[in-house]
Amino acid sequence: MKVAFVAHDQKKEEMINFTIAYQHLFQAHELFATGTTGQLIMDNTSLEIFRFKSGPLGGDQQLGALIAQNSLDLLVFFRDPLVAQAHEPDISALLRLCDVYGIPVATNMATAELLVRALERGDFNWRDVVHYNCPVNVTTLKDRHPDKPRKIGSAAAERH
Ligand SMILES: O=C(CO)COP(=O)(O)O
Repeated sequence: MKVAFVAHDQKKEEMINFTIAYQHLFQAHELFATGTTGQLIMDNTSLEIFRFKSGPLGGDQQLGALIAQNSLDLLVFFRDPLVAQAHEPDISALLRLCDVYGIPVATNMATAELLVRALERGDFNWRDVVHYNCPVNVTTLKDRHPDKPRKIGSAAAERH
């Protein structure tokens, strides 16, 4: 399964402890994270993680794009409920996409542990059915307008 980790600054220690505790299990999966979270996990565990940009620089949006492409199965996002984040719209958008696509998401340690145990038991195998029925499918402009190829950036010009 494809699993992503994100933690706000006050929750990073919790995320490190969580991934140390369950690294034996996460080793069998494909892992992703926002920039700083991913670096800290790799520094403290033996896990290999694909790191996106830091959250405030677009990392949450990059994870959202994975979800929209049906390329993420579980999100563990230890967010800080006590500190306002400058990139709050990106955070809301990421969590919204989890609901749009029915992606299991844990925003605190208690839920994360339940989901990890479910992952270990094989309760996530239904995701394989989703992958089989809805393979990654990126719609391009050409797919939407097969008879009318467009040049990028020419839409405004075409109106005149
Ligand atoms: O801000 C974040 C998520 O919203 C996390 O980003 P970092 O992992 O780069 O600190």
